[in-house]
Amino acid sequence: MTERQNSLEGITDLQDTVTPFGVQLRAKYKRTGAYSTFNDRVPVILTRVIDSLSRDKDEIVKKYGKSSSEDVKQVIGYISKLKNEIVTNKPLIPLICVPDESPEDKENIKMWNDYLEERTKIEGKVPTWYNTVVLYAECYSYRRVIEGFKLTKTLRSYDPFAKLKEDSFDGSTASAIAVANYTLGQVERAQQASSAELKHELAKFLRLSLWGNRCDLSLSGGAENGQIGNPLELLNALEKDLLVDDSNFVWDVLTKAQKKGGQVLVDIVLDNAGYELFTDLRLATFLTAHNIANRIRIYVKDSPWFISDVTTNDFHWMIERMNGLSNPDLNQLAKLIKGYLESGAWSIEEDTFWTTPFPFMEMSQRGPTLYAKLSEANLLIVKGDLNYRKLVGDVNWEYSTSFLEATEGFLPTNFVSLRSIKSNTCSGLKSEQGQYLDKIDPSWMLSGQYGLIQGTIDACICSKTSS
Ligand SMILES: O=P(O)(O)OC[C@H]1O[C@](O)(CO)[C@@H](O)[C@@H]1O
Ligand SMILES: [Mn+2]
Repeated sequence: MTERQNSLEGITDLQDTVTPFGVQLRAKYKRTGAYSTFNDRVPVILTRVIDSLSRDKDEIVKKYGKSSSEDVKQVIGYISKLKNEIVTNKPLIPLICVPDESPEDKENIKMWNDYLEERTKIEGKVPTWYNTVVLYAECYSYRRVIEGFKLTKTLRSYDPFAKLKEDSFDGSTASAIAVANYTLGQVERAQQASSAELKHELAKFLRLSLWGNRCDLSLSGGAENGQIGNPLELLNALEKDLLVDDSNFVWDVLTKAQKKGGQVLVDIVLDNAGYELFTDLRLATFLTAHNIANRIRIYVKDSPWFISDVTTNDFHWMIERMNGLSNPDLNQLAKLIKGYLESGAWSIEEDTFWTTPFPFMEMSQRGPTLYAKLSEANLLIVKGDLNYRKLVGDVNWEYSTSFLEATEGFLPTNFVSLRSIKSNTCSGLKSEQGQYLDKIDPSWMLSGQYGLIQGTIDACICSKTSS
């Protein structure tokens, strides 16, 4: 037994079980991904951040000035302490508010500290890493990393994951080129494509975007996890792993909205930078080039999050990278995307809600402005595993619970989740499908092998028209 496990025994009520059905995931259930989150993944990630800061120190000093040298030391100390708090299952602590904090940061700190109090009341004691709900504790761990940098003078907006995200895109350029070429071919044919062809192509672009979600870096603990091979050629082989396919629903929602006239507005909540972002922008390009959507709002994170999530900087970095590489297809796609942004057909949107620990069913209360904004859209596309966890409240639902029931009233508009399954929550499966997978592959919910294109198919939201 390692020293770390020793230090955990006795101070948590670790249970050698899976999460019971109907209950929110917690790291104290040892036979779950939530347990590995704090037992392996997050400590490894924090060590990587420390290592990269030591390694890049000279570079950082060059860019941020002499005094950043002390700041690097300070952050390393802060993150080592954070790691220690996790591996010894200490109580979560309030965030620190320094006197010259900006009003937005003050408000954000207050939100996190109020929530700590709220959870203390709910749980009857101060939450600890393993004992509280893992959705909160895991989001809080990334918020603490942000705090480590915010407490410095020179590195307040430093992104410790930027290089990993950039390397992940660079490692996937061959795959990106293959699909860029295909996407541009589709764009050129925009005038000739029949409705049946478009429907078929939409299903393909949804799949590419879904499987792009396999490339996140937080599941791999920051180890490189880019796309290799030609993704188009892999699609058929992946079909057996697609457990729910509501592509037709997506088509129906969009074409009904189109028929109503007016502007068709699509909102996309992004997940990871690198290859996944590339797949999402291709989906968006397809929708715009074929006039299926007139406006697309693309939501990014306002801070570094779960290692690989897209920030505004990552978004621009990738477009510039595509522009700078010596491949005419990537260059042309980058130009197209820039044009969409310049014309206002696309916009990049930030909202603090996406970097809070709250399940989406609480959005109408805790982020009413964002909820109202999303309800303007004809379709909302929600990417990734963490967003799925938030959609279904991070509860271990009985697998056959309908997706709509699991989302517990979050319904700003019609939405679809594109998610490769990496955590112990899943809803809307056919009867016995989940039980069968449990039998043949006990880690099916953690591997990212299986995917969902899952929509609010049973909800009756009339097509909206926005102007
Ligand atoms: O980038 P994604 O798809 O949201 O995945 C994030 C990963 O982090 C986790 O929270 C695990 O720590 C899982 O939800 C998932 O494996
Ligand atoms: Mn992510």
